[in-house]
Order: sequence, then C-alpha cells, then structure tokens
Amino acid sequence: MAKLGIHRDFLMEFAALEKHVQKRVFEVFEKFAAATHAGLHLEKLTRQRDPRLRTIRITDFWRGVVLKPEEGDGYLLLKVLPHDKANHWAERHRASVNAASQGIEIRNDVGLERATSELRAVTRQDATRLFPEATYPDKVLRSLGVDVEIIPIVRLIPDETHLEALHRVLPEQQYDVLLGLATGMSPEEVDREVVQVYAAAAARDTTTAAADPLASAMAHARGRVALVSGTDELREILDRPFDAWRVFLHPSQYRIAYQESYRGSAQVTGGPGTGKTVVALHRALHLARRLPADAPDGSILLTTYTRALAAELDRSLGLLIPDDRLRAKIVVINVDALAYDIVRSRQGGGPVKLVTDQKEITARWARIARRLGLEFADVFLDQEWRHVILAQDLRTPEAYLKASRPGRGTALPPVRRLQAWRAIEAFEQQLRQSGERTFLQICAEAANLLAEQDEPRFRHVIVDEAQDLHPAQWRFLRALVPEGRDDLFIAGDSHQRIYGNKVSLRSLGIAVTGRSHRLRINYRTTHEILAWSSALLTGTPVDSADSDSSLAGYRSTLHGRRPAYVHHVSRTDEIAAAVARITEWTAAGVAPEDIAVAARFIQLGRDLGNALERAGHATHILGNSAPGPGVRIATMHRMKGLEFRCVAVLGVSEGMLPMRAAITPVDVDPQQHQEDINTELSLLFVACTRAREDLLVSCHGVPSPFLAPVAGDRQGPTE
Ligand SMILES: Nc1ncnc2c1ncn2[C@@H]1O[C@H](COP(=O)(O)OP(=O)(O)OP(=O)(O)O)[C@@H](O)[C@H]1O
Repeated sequence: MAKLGIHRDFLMEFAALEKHVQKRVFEVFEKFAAATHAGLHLEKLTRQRDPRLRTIRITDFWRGVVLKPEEGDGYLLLKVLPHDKANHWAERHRASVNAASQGIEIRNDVGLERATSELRAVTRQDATRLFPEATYPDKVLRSLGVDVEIIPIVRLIPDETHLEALHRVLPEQQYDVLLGLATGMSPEEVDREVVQVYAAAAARDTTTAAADPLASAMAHARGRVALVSGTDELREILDRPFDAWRVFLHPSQYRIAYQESYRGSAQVTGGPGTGKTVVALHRALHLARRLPADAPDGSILLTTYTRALAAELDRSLGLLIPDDRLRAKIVVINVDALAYDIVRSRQGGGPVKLVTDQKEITARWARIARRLGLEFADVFLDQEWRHVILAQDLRTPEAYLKASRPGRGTALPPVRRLQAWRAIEAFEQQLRQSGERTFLQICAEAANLLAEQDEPRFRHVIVDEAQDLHPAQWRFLRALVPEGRDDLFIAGDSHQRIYGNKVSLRSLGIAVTGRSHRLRINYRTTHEILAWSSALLTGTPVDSADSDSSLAGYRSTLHGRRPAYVHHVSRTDEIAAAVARITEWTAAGVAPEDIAVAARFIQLGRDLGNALERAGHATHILGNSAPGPGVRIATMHRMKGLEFRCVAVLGVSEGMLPMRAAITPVDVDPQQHQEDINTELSLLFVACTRAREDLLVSCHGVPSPFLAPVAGDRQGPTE
C-alpha cells in the first residue's frame, strides 16, 4: 500500500475550505490511501526548483501540492491552494533532509534568496550581527543542522526582529535552532533542547530504512507530518481539521507526552497556550495504551481544579481517543468532586453537607473571634486555617506551635498561636456539630480514608492546571496512586495561579527533579497579544518587550492586531463601546460562540449582556451547565483554560481590579497582601491570554494600576 503523509499546513488549509471542496479533497486523496494511485494524474511544472513536487487537480479552482520522493511509494500532501497559487508555491519550494535530525524540511528557496538580498541592502557592512562567525563558527552551526545554503543568510541577520521576520522562509527546525542561540542558549543546550528533540521524535517513526533519504525522512517529521495508515485514518484526520493538536505534536510536546516511562512523577510547565493541556491529554492516551491487558476500566485518572475544566478535558479526550474501550480506561473528574464521591460513599452514599460560601465562612470566623474575645481579623484566622493548619494537616496545638508558617507575613509568638488555635478549634467544632465540611476538609478526609484502606485507586494520575491546587488536594492526589514509575504527571503554569495556593510539591512527597519540562511555543495567542499580556505581568512597558519575541523564553508563531486598550469616562460608555466592538467582530464573520467577554464581577458582564441582547446579539453566561448559543460572558475565573477567537476584558478599573474585597489589608499580613495582588494580576493575565486573534481591554473611571505598563497604548480621554 502507498504510504501517505499529511503535512500540518495541508490540514490548516483544508480546514478553511468549503464543505464541498473538502469532500473533493477527500475523494482525491482517498485514492492514495487506498493504494489505487495508479490512475492519479500528478502534474509536473516547467520551472520548478524541486522535480519531486507535483500538483494534482481537485476542482477547476483548487489544486493540491504533493511531494513524491523518487524512491518508494510514499506521497506527502503539502498544500491545497487555488490553482495559480498552488503552481506558484510548488515552483518556489524545495524539500530537503535536515543533516542533524534526518527530518524532512520544506524550504522556500525564492523567499530565502529575496530575504538575503534585502538583508544585504538594509544592513551596513559594519553593523552588529546576531550570529558572528567568531562566536558561531560554520562547524558549530552545521552540527546543529543549519546547512551551507542557510549559513550565508544567517551571517547577515542583525537582530532578533529580523530573525523573526525570516520565520516564514527558513526551514522550521533551523529557525528553532537559531532562535535558541539568539535567546542565549549555548550550542550544547540547543543541541539537547532542539536538535535531539527533533531527532528523537523522528526516530520513533522509522518503519523502513530507504536508500532515498527523502523517502525515509518523510516519516521523520513528527509535528509537521502525520503518516496515515489507510482511508479510515485519513477520514478521521480530515473530519476534524481544526483539532490539529490530535495529530501534530511539536517535537518538544511529543517528547514529554510520549516518553516511554518516567521513573517517578513528571511535570510539564510553560506559558499560556503552549499546549500543556494537549500534552496531558496525549500522556493519558500513551499511558492507556501501555496498560496491561487485564487493567480494569478507570485505571487512569485525568483531573483538574474545577468542574468546568474537567468537562472540557472530557470532551477533548473523546476527540483524541475515539476507541471507546481505550477511552474507558481513563476517568475524568475534578479533584474536589472525586474526593466528595469517596467521602460520600464512605458515609453510605448520603449527601455530605458542604459550606462553600466564602462570605459565610469569614463571618463565622468573625463571630468566633468576638465570642472568645480574641484580637484577630476574620480574614487572618481564615487564612491561617487554610494556609497553615489545613496545608500542613496540623491536628494538635503542639504541632501548630512547632510548625513553620511559610508564606505568612506576620510573626505569631507562642501565646498568640495558642489563641489562634482556640479560634480554630472552635471553628472546626462548629462545623462538626452541624455536620458540615469545606471542600478542603473533604480532600483531607478522603486522603486519610485512602491511607487507612492502603489501596490506591489508580495506576496513573494526570493533573492539569496544577498551579491552583491546595496542599490538602495534593495529599489526596498523592494517596490515589502508589508511588513509583509514572505515578503523577503534572501540567501547570505558576503565572496563571488564580486561587492563591502556593505549594512545595517536594514537601508533599512529590519529586519531579530531573523530570520537569518546559514548553515555549505558544499555539493559541498572537505574538502581539502575548507580548502585551506579558508586559502586564512583568511590568515592562510593551514597546521594550515587543521587539523581543522570546518574552522570557516564550514565543508565538502567530501574528495579528495589537490589543486595544480603551479608557472611558463612564461605565455606560464602556459598555456601548464593547457592544460596538463585538458587533464589528461578528460582522467580520466571527461566530458569536468564538467571542468572549470577561469581567471581574459578573454583574458588569450581565449588564453588557443585556446591552448586547438589545443590539440583537445572543449571549450566554458561562456557568456549570452546557453552554447555549451566543457570545460567551464569564467571570475572569471562569475563563481559565478556555480560548476564543476574540476576547473583551471589561472593567479593568481601580477598585475593581484588584478587587478590594479580595485583598488582605496590609496591616493584617503584608506578605498575604502582596500575594493577593499578584493573584489578581494573574487573573487579568489569564483573561487576556484566552484571546486567539483579537483582544480588547477597557476600563472606566480611573484605570487599574495593573494597566500602568501599557499606559502608552491607552486610547480615549485622559484624566
Ligand atoms: N501541536 C499542536 N498543534 C496544533 N495546535 C496545538 C498544538 N498544541 C497546542 N495547540 C493548540 O493551542 C491551544 C492551547 O493549547 P493548550 O490549551 O493545551 O495550552 P495550555 O498550555 O494548556 O494553555 P493555558 O495554560 O493557557 O490554559 C489549543 O487551541 C490547542 O489545541
């Protein structure tokens, strides 16, 4: 049977085609997959650089570009474009094999020639160079797979901005190598982090050794080429072209997800949109495939912080694993819900009474402090309970007296500790008497139950959005799986911590040293949105951050409009302007479900929703139920883990963000005060980085201090 490969670009272009054209594409390429390619008419072009590139008719208007290596019966589907563009593309490009990784590379020869002469014209002889020969001799570059044709252009590049401009024409792996060097990695690091990663991902796919390097290299390009085993698989891939993440993992993602086995717990970190969730899903698939034949259903747990995120993981897992039998090996449920189920079944299945209202909890602390005549602020006691007592599972006053209190900003001498302990005892006793528990107590209780039973529930546990979990939740997770190979796989990003839980995994018996990997390529957000949002976090004005595509090591391959930051005099003006912008988005063809509005308080979202409805837009407030049609409206917290083509973040005004009530007064605990501010800032960062293509951030009255780093961008009246 013919070997058929699909290039990632092909799938992207296919996704944008009308349905009837997609159908034709499938019919044409089905013949390759079914090995009936004999009758296919592959056309050669007259002026092409690479005779192995052919085009094929799809309709009168559309043509495909196919790479046909000279040897073997492999075909690689590279592009699907309008007739003239397809020919033009095929004339300008060439396939080659990377000397260092043996992976296939598609290069734009004409683009490279043009870029070389442009660079010669704009850069003076004596200008500084990013890759001077004295620092990076040819030999070093060649050993990293930068080939002799590319080296002359590399020598001309003056700075990172120009390097980034070459992204479209340079072969991808060579670009990644150069970017690594430009961002300060040593050649040895680049070899380890880039070249070996590409090479390792490629090596696994080697099925046959062919004499023609290109024929075997076709199988050596994971992340860009997917090999198809037959018509069914072709259909399976083409049926969901938007979900390219199922098929094309970047080598750096693949290496983490499909590492055969880790000696213990492993971790994947990375900025927003780098594919941590994608990697966690693929890890689940990998571990499910590796289970022994007699492993029962539900042997693997895939879990996360909230119920809504778990529902999203469940949906994605269904897309990744169509095989029901394999899918059944994995349970998807959020941490609290699983702990609740365990405690509940221990109680004989009856409901467990929960206290979840934070206001009510704080009021109880206040009453207790008053009753006992203790001079503690209600929030102080609540935080002491959560961040010290529950975090360290302290059960006696003696243990509390001895405990260190990391993260707490006020000293508590023994007398004061004993006073605090009295309040804590009274609080817990009150809960016991009314038969109530908080979710953290449920997790602690579930962990204890599991320890008593000494019977771990799962073989493997995979945790997404891990940065938000509390130590009590970690202890529960630890107890769910026996310590050993591939026990816990943890995905998270500390910059997106929005629930104020800071954890030392090691102190909880979870060691990931030597098994922690960082992802750096953002697949979701444009460079402009990422740069702008990162400026908020780092406090570096956006213009100085902008020229640096690495942004503390992260980069985005996508480009688009710079985010709009608009300041309004009144709330009414702000709402009217947001309605106008959302109307523009829908008029430009963005589906309402691909637009989201985020606000710190849902009331502002509701008011905007009403204004949108009056303007004729359907809206839907995101909650726990399955979403209906319309523009999505949500709190910033609810935006976590989601993504949309266009996002409007509203009400970024002083007093609203940071939200006053969420900030511990500085005199109660200065350290907690700062932590709370950081958490609110992360919340804004999370909301902004949900946008794939366009971002609007607005405020009314006095802007939030968080917007200071982007003040130069502000549109609208100044105070
Ligand atoms: N290899 C890939 N190919 C195509 N798309 C990808 C790939 N990896 C990730 N994506 C896409 O990028 C987007 C972000 O991925 P994902 O949600 O896994 O990132 P994340 O790191 O978990 O993000 P966040 O931390 O912001 O929630 C998704 O749309 C995902 O489908």
